Amino acid sequence: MEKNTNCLRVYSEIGKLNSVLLHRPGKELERLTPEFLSELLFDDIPWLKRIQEEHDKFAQALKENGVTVYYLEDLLEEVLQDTGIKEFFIYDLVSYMNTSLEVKKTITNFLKERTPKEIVDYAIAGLLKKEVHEVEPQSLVDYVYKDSPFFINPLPNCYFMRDPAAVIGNGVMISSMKTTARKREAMLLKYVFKHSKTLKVQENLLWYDYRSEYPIEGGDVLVLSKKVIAIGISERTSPQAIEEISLTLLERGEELQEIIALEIPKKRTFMHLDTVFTMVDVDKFLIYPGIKEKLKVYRITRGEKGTIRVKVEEDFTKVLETSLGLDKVNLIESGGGDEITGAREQWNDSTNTLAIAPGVVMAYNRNEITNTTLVNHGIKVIEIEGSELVRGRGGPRCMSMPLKREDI
Ligand SMILES: NC(=O)NCCC[C@H](N)C(=O)O
Repeated sequence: MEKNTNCLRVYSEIGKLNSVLLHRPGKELERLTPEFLSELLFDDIPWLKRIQEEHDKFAQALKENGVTVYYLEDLLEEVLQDTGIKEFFIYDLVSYMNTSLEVKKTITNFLKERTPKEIVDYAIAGLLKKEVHEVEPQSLVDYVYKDSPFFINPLPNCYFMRDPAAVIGNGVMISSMKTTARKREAMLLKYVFKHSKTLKVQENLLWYDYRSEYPIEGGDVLVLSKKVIAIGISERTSPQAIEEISLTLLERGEELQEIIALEIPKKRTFMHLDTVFTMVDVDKFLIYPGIKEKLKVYRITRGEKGTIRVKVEEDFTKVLETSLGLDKVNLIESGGGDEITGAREQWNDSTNTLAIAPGVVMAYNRNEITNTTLVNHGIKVIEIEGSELVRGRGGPRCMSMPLKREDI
């Protein structure tokens, strides 16, 4: 791709990980109630104290392995020190509220008086109505949403940092999130990649915009090599978005040759490609066996004069081998190939490993059979606790956004 003018560099799924972006789960999780669980994409309510401990240990394990960890909340706070940017940010934040303009103005004034740190808290954990002095309903919208406890909704999925943006090469895709529950997350990432001193990216290296009509989420994007990217067509990512970003990437990226689009069943269990398929070594992939027969494969390459060409492919393994220039790839089955164990462990994110170097991955310790299978295939597995983390349905890959990896 274009010359590297920033600190982003991700040309593979497995190159030694240098830096990563995380969000430490916070108060937003204490705002989950049974009534809104499914709308907020959770299956259970995590215990905040324990989920934070588990997350801190995850971050610690990354640091012990030489990875620099950045936190979204710190970068955003730094960005909002600039009063001009703070004003734009408040405007964008308030635009997501389901209220009349009058109430939005009241909340805007309330936020203007707050410190950058307080605003970041409201942007992620939400703003309860009772935190602001009484605001009378002004319009039909206010009456209809009167029973909601929030002026600004919480973002409990924010610790799944993989999804609202994805570094591809030396640029970044800001995701257009499929669900209302997660849309605002991408807006936060846009501020970080546009304005933070640490991660600022040139405008022409922003591969996608969060306001685009067609959804695409980071969990579906796998950078397999400099030449090949795989993108899932899933519950969250549309074929239209894949065509759009393929056009951009193939036009601006010199070395990129193709995008492999992998269609998976549109189900919550497999919400993103990385819940069923991850790369663990130069020629090894971990795959949920329940998906193999259901995969549809398309190969996207450059067409004539700024267009793309799409070809339907039959044999997934062959496509991987030819695209990656390998004689043979090894597809390791999660759950040790057993149907029931495979399905149970996949639900607990066994297949969602994070590679921190070729052949070295982080995984939840609870998925014992999958982890043993990986070890038997020569993979080093760094296990982390995930009893509370897993309740939001995501594993180590879902929780991390690689910013920089060493080239393979
Ligand atoms: N890449 C991923 O699969 N991320 C996990 C996202 C879980 C979150 N509760 C969601 O449904 O979006």
